[in-house]
Amino acid sequence: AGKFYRPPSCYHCLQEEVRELLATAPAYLLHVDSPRRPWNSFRGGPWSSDEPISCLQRPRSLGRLRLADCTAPTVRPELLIDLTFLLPRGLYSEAGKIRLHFFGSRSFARWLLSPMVLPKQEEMLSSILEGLPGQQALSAVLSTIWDRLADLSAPPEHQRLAYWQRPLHQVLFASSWLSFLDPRLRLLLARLSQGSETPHPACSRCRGREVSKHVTADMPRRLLRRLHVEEISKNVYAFPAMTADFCRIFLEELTSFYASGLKSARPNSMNRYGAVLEEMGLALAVADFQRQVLLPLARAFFPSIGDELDGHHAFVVHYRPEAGRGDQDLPPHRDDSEVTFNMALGRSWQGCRLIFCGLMQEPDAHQHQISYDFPGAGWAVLHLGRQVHAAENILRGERTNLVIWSRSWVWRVAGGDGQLTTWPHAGPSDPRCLPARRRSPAQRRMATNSVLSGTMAGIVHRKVI
Ligand SMILES: O=C(O)CCC(=O)C(=O)O
Ligand SMILES: [Fe+2]
Repeated sequence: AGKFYRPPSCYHCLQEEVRELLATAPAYLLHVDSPRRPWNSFRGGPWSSDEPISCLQRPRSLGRLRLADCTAPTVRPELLIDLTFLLPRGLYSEAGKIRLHFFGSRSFARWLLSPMVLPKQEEMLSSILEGLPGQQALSAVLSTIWDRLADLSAPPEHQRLAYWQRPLHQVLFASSWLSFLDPRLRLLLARLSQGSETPHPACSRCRGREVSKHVTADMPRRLLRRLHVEEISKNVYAFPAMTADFCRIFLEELTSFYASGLKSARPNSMNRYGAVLEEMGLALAVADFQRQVLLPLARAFFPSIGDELDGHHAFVVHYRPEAGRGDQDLPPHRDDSEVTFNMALGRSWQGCRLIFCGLMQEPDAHQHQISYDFPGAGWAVLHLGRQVHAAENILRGERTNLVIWSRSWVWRVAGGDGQLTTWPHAGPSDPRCLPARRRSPAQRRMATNSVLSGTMAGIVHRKVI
């Protein structure tokens, strides 16, 4: 192995890189996953590996380093440093990442910032990477970047971190949520990870795991039925996701968070009542959940757009009939996500079904497909962000849902939904799939924009992964 960082060119080389890195592991490099193939797996690459990075001053790992190889001719070797959990508020970007590209085998020639970085953030992010020497061992590059980041990081007493110190249920913060998976979803995930061993086309020495291309193609419908996974409408999947225990302690945690007096921004530009999980200190737990649970599901249900989910915005929403205590309903909209996970946490309610219409770019965007009543707490739907949806009026009780918007850097860099063919809308529009008349002019405008324009105009890009 050479002295300088060379982009790994096959699975074995990647393993070698990881071994080398571990041999001189900096303190913030806690753990290295086995290399995996994150996307475009049918082309035989690229392989990659995620390394959680931890800062000693903080209780948990704060970043993620991704190494990817360059076996696919169109893919550049790259080192992706995910700064999502590290940067001070206001500094982190839409993608929350700095992307470093390596050209040639020995030189660290130049870096590129994510195109989703806002200009003022770009300036600050640039200062982190400025003047890094062209040729350095990977560990040296990392440590320089790390020092600069530490200087820029918000002090630990920052509110965003404050709730970490005294959560009610440490288990929600300190470990992965995997132990709370509904057994049926656990089975589905196990089945999805089985795959078949296929030779790696680039080096043909190592063998990789072929991930299911599409769940319905690769899996007997009988099995899905047995696991209670149902495609309730085209591209909308409903299934039992988490245990009643999870929902219970999550609601308790929310109550405790609200009682703490710490403030959270509103969940999104449409829901007014709820909390943003990152502001409770749950961003890492969400990131783990995304990687371990949502990503395999998205790859199976939504190949291509769901192949590489790496950003998230997670929040809870509350619906109650009484004005001032929750939202009463939600106008039709698309989400600022590639894939949305939406799970009922409780408690008990009547009304407030989810209305699903068509996909933004498709002729039936404004036609009603299905109204879905969550069978109970722990049940979830997984749908594309561009699936137009709404929530009916709540009649009684309270519905609190956990929503995770997953975003894909690669998808957006490649043009996002703009890559898709947009069909003219056809047929009569269903009023449930158009902005409601009784909304205030501002809300109506917002819903109109988000539903009709096919852009994310109605969604404020306030929140970033
Ligand atoms: O559970 C709901 O009512 C839907 C929430 C939703 O669509 C959203 O927050 O984007
Ligand atoms: Fe939504």
